[in-house]
Amino acid sequence: MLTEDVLLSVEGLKTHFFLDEGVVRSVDGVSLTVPRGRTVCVVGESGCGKSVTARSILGLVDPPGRIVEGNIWLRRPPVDKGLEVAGDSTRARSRRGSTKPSGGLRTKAAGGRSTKRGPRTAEGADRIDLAVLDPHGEELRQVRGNEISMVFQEPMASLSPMYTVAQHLVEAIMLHRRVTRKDAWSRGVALLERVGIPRPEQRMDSYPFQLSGGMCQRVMIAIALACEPSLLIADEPTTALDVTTQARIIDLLTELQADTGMAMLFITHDLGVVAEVADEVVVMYLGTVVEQGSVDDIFHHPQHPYTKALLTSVPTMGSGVRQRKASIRGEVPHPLNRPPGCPYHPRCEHAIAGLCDTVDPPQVRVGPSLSRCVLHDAELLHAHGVDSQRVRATFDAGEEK
Ligand SMILES: Nc1ncnc2c1ncn2[C@@H]1O[C@H](COP(=O)(O)OP(=O)(O)OP(=O)(O)O)[C@@H](O)[C@H]1O
Repeated sequence: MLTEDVLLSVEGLKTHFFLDEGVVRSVDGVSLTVPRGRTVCVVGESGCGKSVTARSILGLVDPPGRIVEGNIWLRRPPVDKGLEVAGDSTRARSRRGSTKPSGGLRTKAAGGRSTKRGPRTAEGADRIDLAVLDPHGEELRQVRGNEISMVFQEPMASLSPMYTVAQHLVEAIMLHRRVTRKDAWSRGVALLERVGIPRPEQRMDSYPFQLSGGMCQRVMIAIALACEPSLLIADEPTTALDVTTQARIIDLLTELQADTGMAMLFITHDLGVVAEVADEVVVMYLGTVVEQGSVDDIFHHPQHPYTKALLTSVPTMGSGVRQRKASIRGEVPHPLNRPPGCPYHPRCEHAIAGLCDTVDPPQVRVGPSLSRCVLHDAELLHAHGVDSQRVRATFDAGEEK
């Protein structure tokens, strides 16, 4: 469902890789929503499918991977950003809050050919299913960098060593806006200044190898912001940076988000970062979302045993030493060896034999959160002869079975 407040709605997304060894179900039925202007953090151990989910949204999954099922609904802005061009500053200025009906992106549809776009809503806004677009097609290319931008983990690897900062920035701006090279250059300088790069005019002529990792990530963020996206996807944007630089980049992103009103889908391992930036949290395990809720609910009232285990494994400051409290037993299995029933059951302290190893748990609402665990499904527990109140009380008390 795509309500007015929801910018992006991923519904039952499945992205699989077809290898000789078998089918890797990296993303296997992911549903999540990103409200307008909010930050949604996606967390989970390595290999849970966070990056493949993000890349699926932008059509960046390369063969032998592909989306095999599901929808990725993106709400379009009311005024066509694709037509916001140099020399048409009235349109550019009227983008935020304009009530003009959309002319639609410059798409196949605009050229009178068939369209895969979703229905127009009563408000004049539009929605589009990114899952059905050709990953190499013009329509998705327009969405990328224009309505949704992405910042990756390795800033150095994301920038071409052959091009200067100016070449990267000017190209990104001119790809989506019909502006002169001179105007694109000026806008590039302003963006560098905005992301905190000192002496931005001189930096325009630098090559990536002449910049620190933190500077490169700032340049990547400037490129991502070039066309004022309504959604920024940040895939572990600070993992490759030192701790001090990490904190500065996080501060920059939160500041930019507050200024621009864009939404963020923020992928991270670091629950400290989640606590700092998230409005909502999506917890993933082996290609599925096991819990989604507000940051307060996830931290203070986790409903899924995996979320609880993740939280108890957060490093803490103790006796002046950063200590890991406990680690989750075992490891995330490879998607090729997906356990039957609940994928988390072999590691779960609360798993119920004969139930969790056979039944794929449905998603249930627990208070304001959504959780995918049989512990919250009284009917299912009852049907398997399990005392739901007892198991729930054990879970709430944080005890092991
Ligand atoms: N090109 C590919 N071919 C085959 N399997 C892949 C490919 N890309 C990803 N996978 C598999 O899909 C699963 C999910 O990978 P993904 O990168 O999304 O995990 P992640 O949660 O982002 O992990 P990390 O935090 O380490 O980046 C992993 O088991 C991975 O091995």
